[in-house]
Amino acid sequence: MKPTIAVLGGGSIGLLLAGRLQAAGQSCVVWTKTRSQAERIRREGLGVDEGEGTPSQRLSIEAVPWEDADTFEEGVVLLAVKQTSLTAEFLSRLAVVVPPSATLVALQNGVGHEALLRRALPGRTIILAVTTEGALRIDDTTVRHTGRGDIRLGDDGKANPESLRNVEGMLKAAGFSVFLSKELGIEVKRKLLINAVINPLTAILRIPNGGLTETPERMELARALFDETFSILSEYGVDEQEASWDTVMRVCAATRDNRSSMLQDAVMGKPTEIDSINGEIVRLAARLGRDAPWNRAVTALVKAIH
Ligand SMILES: NC(=O)C1=CN([C@@H]2O[C@H](COP(=O)(O)OP(=O)(O)OC[C@H]3O[C@@H](n4cnc5c(N)ncnc54)[C@H](OP(=O)(O)O)[C@@H]3O)[C@@H](O)[C@H]2O)C=CC1
Ligand SMILES: CC(C)(CO)C(=O)C(=O)O
Repeated sequence: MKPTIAVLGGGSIGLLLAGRLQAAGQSCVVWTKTRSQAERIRREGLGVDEGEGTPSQRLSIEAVPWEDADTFEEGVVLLAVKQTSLTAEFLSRLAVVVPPSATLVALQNGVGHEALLRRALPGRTIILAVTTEGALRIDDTTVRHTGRGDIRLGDDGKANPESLRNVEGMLKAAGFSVFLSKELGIEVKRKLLINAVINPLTAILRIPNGGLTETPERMELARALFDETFSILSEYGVDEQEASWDTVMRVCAATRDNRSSMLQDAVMGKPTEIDSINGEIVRLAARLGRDAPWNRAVTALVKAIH
């Protein structure tokens, strides 16, 4: 059966989505960065460890190196690469592979990707998504689902309703909690608040998400970074300070064993998404004529790691 869903990026979130969708009987292809990863997935299958320690039965799934991906007429492309991968070269190839008949779903954390994608892919159906699922790639063919969350899809009137319903249905069938949101701009900022606290601190301290709540000193750091970030984002529509803090704490608990995506990058010596997360808070503060010293400091510290 010809795949109707392509997952671009065989990393933590990409392998989780691909594994769940394929297990639910939907025909998927994973577009990987390297030829060797595609070969291993084709040869060994894909294992999704749902947290009990033993990967599920290995799923047979199609995988192709991104450089060999064909134009994906009428398919759904789930974009699961980091913000840092959205280079000019990558975006121009994306514009060839994703024709106007296809739908692109963007799952990036942080801010910046929407403008880049809309500029590079005019006339395409682009659905913005925000997810609080936690995932950790164990190796090229295995992923661990480290935290249950949800996936919010932007119902902003720009995406055609049929494509939106199709994406909602296929993700629900794969067992995800999916919500449509008419206020995705605010959801993006709420998620930005969560990532602006958890990601840099876990990357600097080299601890899993749950570790942030384990000592009063870490909690104090998290609260100071949260308060500053909230006070900036409240000028851009994010409200309910204490409920937002509770949400950050809930995400730490729900993804207790996860290494945040920023910690994963820091450990592997890869560029992180810090500029699209805390760097963005510094820019939003500057637009208000304000400073954001905590965010400036964690941005500098995370950049200094690599
Ligand atoms: N992990 C998590 O729990 C969560 C992540 N997110 C967000 O989801 C997005 C993806 O994160 P995550 O899955 O953790 O990141 P990963 O780094 O684990 O995965 C990204 C994947 O994209 C691949 N890739 C990079 N560049 C290219 C390219 N040019 N062509 C094809 N593939 C490419 C990478 O390959 P290689 O490894 O070979 O470089 C990697 O396999 C990020 O924006 C992140 O913030 C959101 C919620 C939770
Ligand atoms: C939800 C969370 C914090 C899960 O680790 C995440 O978004 C990330 O790691 O980037």
